[in-house]
Amino acid sequence: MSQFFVLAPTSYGGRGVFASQSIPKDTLVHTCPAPYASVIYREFRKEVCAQCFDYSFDARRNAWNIRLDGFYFCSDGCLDDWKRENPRELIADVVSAIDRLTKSMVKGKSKSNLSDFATPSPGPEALDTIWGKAEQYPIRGHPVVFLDELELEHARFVLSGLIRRHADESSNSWSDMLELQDNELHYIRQRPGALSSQIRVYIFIRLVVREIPVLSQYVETSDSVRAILSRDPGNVFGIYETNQTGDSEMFGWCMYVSASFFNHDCNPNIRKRRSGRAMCFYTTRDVSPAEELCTNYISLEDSVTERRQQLSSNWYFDCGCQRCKDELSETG
Ligand SMILES: C[S@@+](CC[C@H](N)C(=O)[O-])C[C@H]1O[C@@H](n2cnc3c(N)ncnc32)[C@H](O)[C@@H]1O
Repeated sequence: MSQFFVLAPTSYGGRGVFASQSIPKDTLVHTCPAPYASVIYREFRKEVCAQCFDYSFDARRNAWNIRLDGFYFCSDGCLDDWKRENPRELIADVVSAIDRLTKSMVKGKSKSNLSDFATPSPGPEALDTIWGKAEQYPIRGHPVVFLDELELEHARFVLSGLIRRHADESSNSWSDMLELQDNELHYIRQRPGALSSQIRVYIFIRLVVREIPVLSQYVETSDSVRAILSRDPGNVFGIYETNQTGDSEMFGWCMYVSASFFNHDCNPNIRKRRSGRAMCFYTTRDVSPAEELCTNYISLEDSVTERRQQLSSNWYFDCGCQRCKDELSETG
C-alpha cells in the first residue's frame, strides 16, 4: 500500500493503518489524488472550482471564472484537467436530466406514494425487502419524486460515483470503493426518515438515467446506489477552504477511498490537508514502527463527553482511543 504503512486489523474498530518504519514529524505519508465521488453544494457551485475545489469567485471583477456545461473553474489548467479526467458528454447528459426533472418536481406530490418504504429500526432482512420494493416502484406514469435540497445533493453525489464507476470500468476502483466500511444499518437506525430519503434518492436516480444506458445498467437493482449511500456516512470528508480558519464554510463533500482507512484518535499523530483535489496526510510528530497512524474526525478541544457524543451521533462509533480512556477514568 505504501512505503510508510500497512493496513491491519485493530483491537477496537475494524482495520487501521500502522507505520511500517520510523517516520519523522512533518512527513507526507499519504496522498489520495482524487475523490471517487463528490458534490459541491448548489449555493457554492458557481463560486468553487469544480476541479480543485478552491473558492474561485473573482469578487474584484464581480465575475464568474471559466464555465463549461454548468461547471465553473478557476483556471484554464483546471478546466483542461477536468476535461481530461471526466467523461464530459455523459456528465452533460446527467446534468441536463437532473435540471429537467428538478423543474417538474411538484412539492409534496409523490412523497405519499412512497410512504410504505418507511419502517422504524429495520434489520438487514427488512432493509433488503424494502430496497427490493423500491426496485419495483414504477417510475413511468408517476409524478417526479420530490427531493429536498439535501436529497438532491445526495443524488448528485451518488451519480458522480456511478459516472466514475463507468469511466474507470477497466480498473479496480469500484471494488476498492466497496472495501470501505459499510455503515448502512447504524445510519438508518440512528436517523428516522433516512431510509425513505435514500429510497427517494434511488428512485430519482432511476429517472435521471433512464435514457442513459451506460448508467441505467447500474440502477436496475439498487445494489450500486445502496453501496455508495451506505459508505457515505462515516467515510466522507467535508470540502473546506484549504487555508481553513475557525469559521470556514463547508462547500460540499467527497469520498476519498484510500484516505478512509485512517482511524480517529483524540490525540492524533497525523493531520489531513486538502491540496486541490488531493487529500494529503502528514505526521504531526515522530512516529515509531508499528504505531497506528490516526487522524482526527472532529475538533479536539471539546470535553471527552462532547467528543464521544459527536463521534457516536455523526460517526456511529464509541471512541476507543487512549485519551478518551484516560479522561473517562479521571472523570470517574
Ligand atoms: C473512516 S473508517 C476508518 C477505517 C475503518 N476502521 C475500516 O476498517 O474501514 C471509520 C470507522 O473506523 C472505526 N473507528 C475509527 N476510529 C475509531 C476509534 N477511535 N474508536 C473506535 N472505532 C473507530 C469506526 O468503526 C468508524 O466507523
